[in-house]
Amino acid sequence: MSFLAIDIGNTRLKWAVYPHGAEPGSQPLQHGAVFLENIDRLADEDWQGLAPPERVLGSNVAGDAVRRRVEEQMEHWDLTPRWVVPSPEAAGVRNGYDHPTRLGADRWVAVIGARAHARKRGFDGPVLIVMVGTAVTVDALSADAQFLGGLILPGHGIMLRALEGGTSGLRVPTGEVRDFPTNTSDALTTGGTFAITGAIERMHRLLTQREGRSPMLLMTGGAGWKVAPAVDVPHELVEGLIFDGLLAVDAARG
Ligand SMILES: Nc1ncnc2c1ncn2[C@@H]1O[C@H](COP(=O)(O)OP(=O)(O)O)[C@@H](O)[C@H]1O
Ligand SMILES: CC(C)(COP(=O)(O)O)[C@@H](O)C(=O)NCCC(=O)O
Ligand SMILES: [K+]
Repeated sequence: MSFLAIDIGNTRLKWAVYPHGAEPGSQPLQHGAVFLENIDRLADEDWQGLAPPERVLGSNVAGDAVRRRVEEQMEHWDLTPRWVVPSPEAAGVRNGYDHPTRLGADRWVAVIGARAHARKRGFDGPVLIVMVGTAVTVDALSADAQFLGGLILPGHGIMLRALEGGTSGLRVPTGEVRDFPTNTSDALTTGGTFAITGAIERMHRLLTQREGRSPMLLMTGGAGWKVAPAVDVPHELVEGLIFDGLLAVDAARG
């Protein structure tokens, strides 16, 4: 008896299997990640030796066509996968988005996972949730469990491709993050990193002002580890934040 959690982003599908009744923060029994171009081989490769899960809950921001392709890979299991649709309220968190269903499912699930993570640590203040994937999102959760809103900015790859495509002199190798970059490679790498960390620090300040207390800052996503060293407020990298959120949503639904 197991639970399969799936997180489909715009670059990769991440999955994790948990024992029945696992709580947010638990270690998965098995986990993996595949680029979207390889999802049609999940049944034959990554999931080939997997015991059929009892239930599947996913978050998907890559569109309906991708979701259907993933569902095809589960057809040999006797179950109906479920997908999170952001709602006005779930697992004790209220959704402050103007149109709750238009919020990215990954953002909603990560906010829910972040609250579970903070509570487990005995922290009852606000939380700032940063996901560094294809895009970057910086989302604010109040101490009283209201998702206040958050921002979306391009990830490093998209920023670089936009600059390469829109100019003639910016096609250079990856550089280093430097305080005062003195070559094009370092200028681009530092620009991308500071755009992200600057947005994080600004939201951190805004949330601190609003809540009268410093938030817990949680970072996740495939490129979170690259950005985290440049963030100059206390933070924690939580690799499985979306999986924790999926476990919390599943538990709340019963
Ligand atoms: N081993 C890796 N494989 C793929 N992407 C990686 C890897 N390490 C870091 N990254 C970075 O992470 C980003 C993808 O992160 P991910 O969380 O999978 O995104 P998404 O949720 O949007 O699919 C890529 O843009 C890339 O910059
Ligand atoms: C912002 C996102 C593109 C992030 O996607 P990702 O980087 O995880 O692939 C995704 O959460 C999304 O499509 N959101 C819908 C729009 C919104 O949240 O307002
Ligand atoms: K993501």
